[in-house]
Amino acid sequence: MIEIAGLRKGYRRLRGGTHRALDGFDMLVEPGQVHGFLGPNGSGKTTTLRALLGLVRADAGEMRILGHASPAALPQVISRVGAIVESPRFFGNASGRRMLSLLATAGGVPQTRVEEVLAQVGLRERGKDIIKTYSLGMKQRLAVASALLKAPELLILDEPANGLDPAGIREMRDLVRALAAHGVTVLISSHILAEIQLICDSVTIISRGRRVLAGPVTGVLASFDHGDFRVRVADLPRAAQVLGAAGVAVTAAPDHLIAHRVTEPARLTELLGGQGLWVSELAPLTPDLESVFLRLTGTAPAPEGMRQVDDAVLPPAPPPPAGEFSFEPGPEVSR
Ligand SMILES: Nc1ncnc2c1ncn2[C@@H]1O[C@H](COP(=O)(O)OP(=O)(O)OP(=O)(O)O)[C@@H](O)[C@H]1O
Repeated sequence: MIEIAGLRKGYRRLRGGTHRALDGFDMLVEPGQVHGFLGPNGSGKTTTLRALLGLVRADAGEMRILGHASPAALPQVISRVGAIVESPRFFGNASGRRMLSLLATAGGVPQTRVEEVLAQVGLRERGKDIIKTYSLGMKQRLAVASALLKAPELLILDEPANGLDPAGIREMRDLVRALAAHGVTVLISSHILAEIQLICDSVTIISRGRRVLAGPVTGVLASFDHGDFRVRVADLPRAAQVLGAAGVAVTAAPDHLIAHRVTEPARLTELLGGQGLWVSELAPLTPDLESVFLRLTGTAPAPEGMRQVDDAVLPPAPPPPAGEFSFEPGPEVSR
C-alpha cells in the first residue's frame, strides 16, 4: 500500500546550513494492516507523511502509494486514499452532518455516504449538532468521517489520539479496528506507544529521520524478549547464590531478583524450594513497545554515524552470563 525508499528531506536553517529531517528513510506498509508509525518528537513522521501526499517536496528517494509513484501519479490514486495530516478545520457553526454534506458535494461523493460515515464513526446521534459543541474526541471522529467519505482503501492518520482523554482514545481505537475489519489499510503515526501496541499489526520506528526498526508487533516484541523473570523471596542474597550455583544468570534489584534466559520457570521454584526458600512471586518480564522504543530511539547513533537498522538487528541489552550475579539498583527493567 505504501513503499518508501531512501527518502531525504532537508530544511534550511535560519542561521545557515541544512537540518536533515529525513535521512534516507524507508517504510513498507502491507495491505490489510494497521501499521504504526512511531518516533520521538521531531523524528520526521509528519515530514514523511507530507512528502508521501505531495504536501512537501522531498530532496531524494522513491515513494509509491497503492503502487503508483508519488507525487507524480498522485492524481490517479488520491481518490482511494483518505488522510488527516494537517489538523482539519471545520466551520464551527455548521452541524457535523452539514459539514460532511458540503465536503461530499465538493468531492463529488454521493450524499448517501454522509449517513454511512456518520454511523461508521459513531456520530449519527450527534450529526445535527453544531460542531463547536463537539468534544475533541468527536471532532477527531468527524475528521476521520470526512476522510472516509470517498471510501478509501488506505487511511493515513497523523497523531489521531493527540489530546484525547482515555475514553476518546478508546473510541478512536475501536474505530480504527472496525475500519481494518472492513479491509481498510490504516497507517497511524503516534507516540502513544501502549495504544499502538494495542491496535497495530506492524510498526515502523523512526529516529532522527531514519528507520531503526520495522516488522510485525509480535515479532518486534519477541525479538526483545530474553526470558527474564522477576523472582521474589524473603532471603534475596541466598536465593541469588542458589540460582547462580545452578547456572542461572541473575540480576538483583532492591526488593527482588531478575532471572535471565529462563526457559522453565518451574525449575526456579524447584531450585529455591529445595533450599527452603519459598517463592512469593514469579512473573515474566515481557518487553512492551515502550521499552523497545526507548531503547531504540534513546540509543540512536549520532547523526554522523547514522545507520539503517532493520528487523531488530539491534541486539537487546545482554543479560549477565549464566551463573553470574550483578546488582541493578534501578527500578524494574520492564513492565
Ligand atoms: N517547515 C519546516 N521548516 C523547518 N524545519 C522543519 C519544518 N517542518 C519540520 N521541520 C523539522 O524537521 C524535523 C522533523 O519534523 P516532523 O514534524 O516531521 O517530526 P515529527 O516526527 O512529526 O514530530 P512530532 O511528533 O513532534 O510531530 C524537526 O526537527 C522539525 O523541527
